[in-house]
Formats: sequence, structure tokens, C-alpha cells
Amino acid sequence: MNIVTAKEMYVWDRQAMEEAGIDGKILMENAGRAVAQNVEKLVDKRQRILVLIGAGNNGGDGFVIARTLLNKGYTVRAVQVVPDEKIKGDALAHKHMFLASNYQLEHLEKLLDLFQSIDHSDVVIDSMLGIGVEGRLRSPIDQVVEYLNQSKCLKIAVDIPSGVPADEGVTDFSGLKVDHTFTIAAPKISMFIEKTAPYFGEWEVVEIGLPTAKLKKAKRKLWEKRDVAATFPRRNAYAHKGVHGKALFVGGSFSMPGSIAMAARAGLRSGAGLATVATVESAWPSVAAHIPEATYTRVEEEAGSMVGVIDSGIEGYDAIAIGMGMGRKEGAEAMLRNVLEKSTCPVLIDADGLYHAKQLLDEVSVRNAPVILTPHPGEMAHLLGIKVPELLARPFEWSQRLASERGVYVVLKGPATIITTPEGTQYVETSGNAGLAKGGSGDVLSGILLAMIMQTSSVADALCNGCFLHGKTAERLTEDSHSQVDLLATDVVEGLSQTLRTFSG
Ligand SMILES: NC(=O)C1=CN([C@@H]2O[C@H](COP(=O)(O)OP(=O)(O)OC[C@H]3O[C@@H](n4cnc5c(N)ncnc54)[C@H](OP(=O)(O)O)[C@@H]3O)[C@@H](O)[C@H]2O)[C@@H](O)CC1
Ligand SMILES: Nc1ncnc2c1ncn2[C@@H]1O[C@H](COP(=O)(O)OP(=O)(O)O)[C@@H](O)[C@H]1O
Ligand SMILES: [K+]
Repeated sequence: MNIVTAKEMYVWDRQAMEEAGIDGKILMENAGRAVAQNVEKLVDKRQRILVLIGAGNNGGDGFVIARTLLNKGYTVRAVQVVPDEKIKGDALAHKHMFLASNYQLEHLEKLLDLFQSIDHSDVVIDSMLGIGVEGRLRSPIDQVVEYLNQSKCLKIAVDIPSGVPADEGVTDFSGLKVDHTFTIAAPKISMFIEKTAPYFGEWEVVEIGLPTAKLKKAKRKLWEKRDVAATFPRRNAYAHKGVHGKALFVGGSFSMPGSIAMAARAGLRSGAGLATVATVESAWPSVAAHIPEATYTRVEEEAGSMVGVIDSGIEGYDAIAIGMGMGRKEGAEAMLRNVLEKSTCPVLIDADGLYHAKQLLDEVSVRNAPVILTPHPGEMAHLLGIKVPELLARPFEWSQRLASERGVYVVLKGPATIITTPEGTQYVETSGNAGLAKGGSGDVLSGILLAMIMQTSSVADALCNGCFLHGKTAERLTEDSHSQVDLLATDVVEGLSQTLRTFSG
């Protein structure tokens, strides 16, 4: 499913009308009816519904919703919150249909009267402003939104809650916080941005009859279950351990042995055929205790942290993950440089490896085999030399910039993880929950991703499926046997088995 900007949505709208001959009034009728159908699932006929109608086409949808629900016997009051002369075009046509159906339209005259109407309603449908919002809310909508935000009624937004921008990068706004959003035709970018996401409540896409096959595809896509079903690696009955890949995990130190152990164990649990751990000798006993299935190779150390070359070299591996718990000694940077320059397989860089990668971005750029960077927002901001809030305001744009300038895959982790390819295609993966906001979750993800890369021909599919496997395992565990409070990264590693049983052959 495509994720769109407001501009891309308007292009689709034009394509539907100009290239497919679908009248705007039909699209509006479809949109309104689709939203009304969803409202019926949430609301019963005894509840009092208030539909608030604004100036643009979003308001037009509101006339259709109010008419449809009234036709079906719901208790609905429709209030136009802008002057009559503001209602134009398709919205005006639907206003005429509403009035010609013998339904009453109220007008906002005194704010206090509207506030009273809100108090006497169980449900408010927000059809005041959609993707056409510009700047901060103006009067009187700003006051209506402020009042609604402290009201206890059930709030449902049409397309997007009033005042909330559809795109990334807008941080100065005031918006309505709703319980449900029924968004038209495709999710909007702002649904995946930390600052705007909470305004939408639970959201769902409604289909409005756009000519899907004809529409210009967006470069952003939501990774869904059906994508997983189509691309998740299947195990061949005649396979032997070498077929599924030989992974090298480089990291760990005397005081931080856990991260590399978890990454390697997660890699094996996710289907890697063989795993070698390259770590400092002083960490071997603790790492090996957690993962006897791996083989070990020594890395030169100084006071328990890695500084030198990997004893047995870096030849013969199908993929390398480097950085987890490796420490920030200068010698570690040289080791990463060596891996980037000498190996010919995909290299995934995480954690401390990303700290060192900042100095090695030119080496990263010239590499022929894929490089995958898996930063959380702090690590990504450091790599880009910007502040975290700046990154979080435009995570899609920054990810795209880093991926295309350096020719790398970027996995920007968070509640909505953004995966960007060197060509600039972006995928959003939203599984998981706050149970993953714990030390070690990222290490586990690195192991899963590396295993997926070795078993899939498309790196992008591998990364999306790996994030899905990680997040779904956390979701399943916090539904079955754990809470989001107690869940540990090691629980996720052991939980992978059950998740994999449900969707891999
Ligand atoms: N895409 C599709 O296929 C389909 C899309 N559809 C629907 O159309 C919606 C987009 O419609 P749109 O373009 O008319 O914009 P929309 O948000 O209704 O309002 C813009 C008006 O709001 C006002 N205004 C702006 N900023 C403001 C502010 N800060 N504070 C206060 N007021 C402000 C401004 O009025 P002004 O007062 O400036 O004259 C302007 O005229 C979309 O979200 C979806 O619901 C469906 O009908 C089916 C097909
Ligand atoms: N609130 C959340 N909802 C969903 N996923 C989350 C949440 N918090 C963290 N995660 C996931 O957990 C992982 C944390 O990675 P990272 O920050 O690198 O952890 P660490 O460095 O502690 O190992 C990422 O995959 C991220 O997407
Ligand atoms: K709205």
C-alpha cells in the first residue's frame, strides 16, 4: 500500500478525473459513503452524532456522511462551521443534495452554542479540514478544536484530523486529537511521524474508487502481511547448512559481551546456516555460554575492547554484521575500515559500528556489495551531524538523503521503522510495541536482519521481513506470556521460533 504526501494525493485526484473520467462528485460520494459505513461499525442508532463541516472538499465529504447516516436512521446534526460563500465546487453540489433531501443544516453563529451542541453529542465527526490545511488553525476552527480536545465524546476524523499536516516537516501546528481516522485512499506520511502520529488514533484506509492501476506509484510503501507472505524465505527440503549462509558477527567486549551473543543467537534462530563470532578473547567464555552453536575467532584487544584485526580474516562469509558492543576505541574504526574494504559480501553496521562509520562514509560509498546501516534516531542524527528533533521532523527525507548520497540501505528504527534503499524507495514497517524499548532489542534485530539477507535475493525484502519478524514476535509474546514491562531482548530471541512456525514453510 502506498503512503502519500498531500501533493501526491492531489495528483491521484486529478488523474482520476482527467485520465479516467471519474467525476469529483462521484469520488466525494464514494468517500463519504465509505466513511459512513465505517462509522456504523463504531456507533449505534441511539447515539447522537454531530458532523462538523468546513470549507473545502473535506467539508464536502461531511455533507455526504451526514446525508448517508440520516438516510439510515441515525440521529445526526450537521453544522457548517464556515460562512456560506466558502462552500464551492463539488462540496457545494453535495450541500445542495443534502438540503434537497430535506435535511436541516445548522450554521455556526455563536461558539458557545456549538460548545453546547458538542456537550450534548456522543460522537463528533470532524469534516472541517483535510489535507488542504495551511499553517496554524484560524478562528473559529482553532477554538472548536481546542474545545473538542478536552471533550469526552468519541471523535472520528475524515481523511485527517483538522489542523494536522499530511506531510513531514511541519512542527508548528495545532490539531484535533481523535479516536479514529478514516483516511481517503492511502495513508498519509504524517501518520508515521512521531509528533503527528498520536493525533490520528486508530486509523483505517477507505477505498473511494480511484483508478488504482493507472495511478502514479508513490516511492513509499507500507509493508503489510501480504508482502511478507509473498516474499518470506521458504526452507528447501534438500537444503544443507551451507545453503542458508555463513554469517560473521563482529563485536562484543569484556564488559559488553551480551550484545554480540544476542545478535548471533538471533541470527541462528532466524535461519542462518552457520555463525562465527569475532570477539575479544576475554569475552569468549560469557558469549560461548549463550551460544554454543557458533564458532569463535579472536580479535586483538586492549583493556577488554577490540582494537585490531580479526585473527582468521574475513574471507568466506556470506554476510557480516559489525558493531554490536564493539566499543569506541580507535582500533575498532580501523577494523571496520578493513571489513568495508576487504570483504565482498553484504555488511550490516549497527550500534558502535555506526559511531565509527561516521568517519568512513567515503569508504562506504565506494563499496560494491551492499552496506546496511541500522541506526536508532540518536545514531542516525550523529551520522548526519544534526539534532534528533530535526531528524524526527523529517525522517523520510533524511533517510532518503543518506541512502542515496552514500548508496546504502538505511533502517531507521522506531515505532514506525523506515527502510530506505540506495535507489530511494522507502518501506514503513510498524509492528512491535514499547516492550522493545529495552537494551538489546537492536542487537537482536541485527541478527535477524543478517539472517534474512542471506536467505533472500532482495535486500529490501529481507530488511522489511526481518523488522516484521522482530516486531511480531514482541507483539505475540506480550499478548501470550509477557507484558511490555518485563519483556527482554533474550525473550524475543527465544520467541522467534513460535513466530516463524506461523509463517515460514
Ligand atoms: N483526494 C481525493 O481524491 C479526494 C479528496 N477528498 C477530500 O478532499 C480533501 C481535500 O480538500 P481541499 O483541497 O479542498 O482541502 P480541505 O482540507 O478540505 O480544506 C481546505 C480549506 O480549508 C481552509 N483552510 C486551510 N488552512 C486553514 C487553516 N489553517 N485554518 C482554517 N482554515 C483553513 C481553506 O479555506 P480558506 O478559509 O482559506 O478559504 C481551504 O479552502 C481531502 O482531505 C478529502 O477529505 C474527497 O472529497 C474525495 C476525493
Ligand atoms: N515503542 C516501540 N514500538 C515499537 N518498536 C520499538 C519501540 N521502541 C523500540 N522499538 C524497536 O526496538 C529496537 C530498538 O533498537 P535499538 O534502539 O538499537 O536498541 P538497543 O540499542 O537497546 O539494542 C528497534 O528495532 C525499534 O524499532
Ligand atoms: K478532517
